[in-house]
Amino acid sequence: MVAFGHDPRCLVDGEEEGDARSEFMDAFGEAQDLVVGRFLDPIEVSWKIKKWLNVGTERRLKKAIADVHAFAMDIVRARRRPSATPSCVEHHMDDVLSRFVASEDEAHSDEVLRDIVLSFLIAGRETTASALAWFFWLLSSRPHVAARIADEVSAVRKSTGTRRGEAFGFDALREMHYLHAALTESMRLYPPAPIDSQSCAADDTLPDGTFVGAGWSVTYSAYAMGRLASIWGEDCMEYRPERWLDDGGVFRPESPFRFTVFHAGPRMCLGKEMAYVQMKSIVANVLEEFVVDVVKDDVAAGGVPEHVLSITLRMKGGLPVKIRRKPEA
Ligand code: HEM
Repeated sequence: MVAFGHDPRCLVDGEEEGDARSEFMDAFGEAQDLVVGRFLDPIEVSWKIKKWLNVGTERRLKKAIADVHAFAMDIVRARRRPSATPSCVEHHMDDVLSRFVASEDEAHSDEVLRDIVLSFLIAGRETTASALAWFFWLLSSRPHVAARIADEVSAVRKSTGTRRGEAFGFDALREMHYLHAALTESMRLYPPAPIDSQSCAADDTLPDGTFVGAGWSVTYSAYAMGRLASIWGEDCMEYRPERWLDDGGVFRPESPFRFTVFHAGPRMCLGKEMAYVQMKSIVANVLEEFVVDVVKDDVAAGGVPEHVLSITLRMKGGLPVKIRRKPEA
């Protein structure tokens, strides 16, 4: 909603035929999996041949991309309609897409706006969902962490004079240092974007002296880096939110070149702060009101859920949970 004033209805149970949500979600998921499949194919040229012949997985990918593009284009065209203009502010359309549409510095074609919509959808949709699934799974075998978060949330309620059930403001969320640390520690071990690749624009040399030529790909694994004893110490495999807190319990950030979950440098994640706001609001509101029980026995007992090798670190089949309301305090 904040990005382009449109609810993609990701949480709606879209079983009905022709449901815009389910068609988009299916196409989006399929496109993502098929693109990753290209990298996993042992015969590199095989997807290129299939693409040239327009058969098999490449034919399906083409259709999925067309569906995803159509969904994003509908959002753009709806915003271009005279009723949605001329002034976004007048219409209270203060989202990112409206700002691009209204931009007087630069006119953007529908295709450029479509790609802006898509980049926000791709970057922001599964990343936070993946982070929260792994986080709630980690919490399921660590009730003391869940209890400490709930205590922090109730202390922030007192200090901000707000009541249970009310939305948290930015200042209140900023005060939740332990929750910030708990989420960060979870993403260190289970980074939503586990592998990232960049293409080198011009010949360059990495800080350790490694030469990288123009057009070469450089890939790093945030997943592996998050588990390196040389960066995090001998307890690198332990989930320990305290490693992110100073003696006064204040969150202590790490260099993005060590904690690479949001990437580092000029192309770092643009939505990092927004992602924390979303995740902290969700966790704070859920743990304030509910107890979350993981229902799969092996997983609830601490067994690691199966990973799906994709662009984001997905959990196979998601994380089935049961929600119980806490008694009124
Ligand atoms: C926990 C959640 C998130 C994680 C772990 C994450 C991680 C990342 C990473 C690793 C990149 C670099 C990708 C690359 O260059 O190959 C990136 C880029 C980006 N992210 Fe996020 N992201 C998250 C949430 C979000 C959200 C909620 C938004 C906004 C709705 C967002 C918007 C973007 C954008 C626009 C870029 C491209 C930046 C650029 O290329 O200049 N992200 N993110």
